[in-house]
Amino acid sequence: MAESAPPAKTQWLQKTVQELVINGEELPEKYIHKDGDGGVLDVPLMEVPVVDLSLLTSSLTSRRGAGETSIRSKLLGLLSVGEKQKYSREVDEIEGYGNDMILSAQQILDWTDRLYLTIYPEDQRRLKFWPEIPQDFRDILHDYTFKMKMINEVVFKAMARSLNLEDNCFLDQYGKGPTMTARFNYYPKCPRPDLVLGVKPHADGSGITILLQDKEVEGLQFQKDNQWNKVPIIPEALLINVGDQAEIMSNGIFKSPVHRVVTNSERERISLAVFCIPESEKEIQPVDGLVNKSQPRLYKKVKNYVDIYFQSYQQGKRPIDGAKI
Ligand SMILES: O=C(O)CCC(=O)C(=O)O
Ligand SMILES: [Fe+2]
Repeated sequence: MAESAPPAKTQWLQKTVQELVINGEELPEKYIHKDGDGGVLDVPLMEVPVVDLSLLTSSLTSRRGAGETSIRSKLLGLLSVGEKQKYSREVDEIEGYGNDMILSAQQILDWTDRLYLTIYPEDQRRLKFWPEIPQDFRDILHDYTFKMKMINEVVFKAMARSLNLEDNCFLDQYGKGPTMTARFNYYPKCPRPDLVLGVKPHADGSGITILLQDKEVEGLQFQKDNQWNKVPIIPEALLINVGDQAEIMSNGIFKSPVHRVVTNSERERISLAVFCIPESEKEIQPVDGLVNKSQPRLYKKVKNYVDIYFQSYQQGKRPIDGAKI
């Protein structure tokens, strides 16, 4: 259908949201949710269980063990330096710095600029997109990568143990190790938070996502029983979000929740999401111990779920529905 064809390539080169704001431009139509489904900041606060990871592993001995303080300061530095054009993403590529990637002509754009990087395995890194300023950015991100890799392992082992399963039953499906991508999100102040979303409702296509939230500015909301609930700010905590692939491997016991980010007219917001993803060539499926007569298998075997994810997302579908039996 003509109207679902992607826009001509020249149209893909958009201004960043930051540029729109700095130029004082009028709010472009393509950011507006005309169905009235923009953001509401004042929603109930959700309860999030806080887990001390140092109790699950001896490798993290303090609450600051993941290095979130230094990565947060680098994140702020990254946004303030005028170097971003050096690592701009190419027109139809996902990696690099830029505005929301346009996948279809009808897409309502997210009010966010992002730096998207593959961080693991190391031989898949594309260093031309890795900023060298602020100084130490690369070293700190390298360190952070290995801490996130460890957290992925600790969390999946704990999830397995909580279900009386063998520790590695989920990790074995990851293949040799997780593929990890980092998304540095910058949400500039927005003149109409009631009409515009920082990120539209979605569930993550990862195994798990490890989120470092802004220390002061709320914005992330999860949907439960058709109601949006906001995530509290817990300084120094990382938020672990279950992605679609953990839902599949756990045969639906761990649910991949729908979430969104609302914008704010008073304050900008930053966050860092690290997506931990099983190797693309490995098939994932519900683990044996979670499929039996009383718990029938709910999901098919899937491979390269991230590709399936983007195709369905583009068609406005919930990607995990395609994996259901
Ligand atoms: O900015 C946030 O807090 C969350 C962003 C998010 O949901 C994502 O990048 O998938
Ligand atoms: Fe997300």
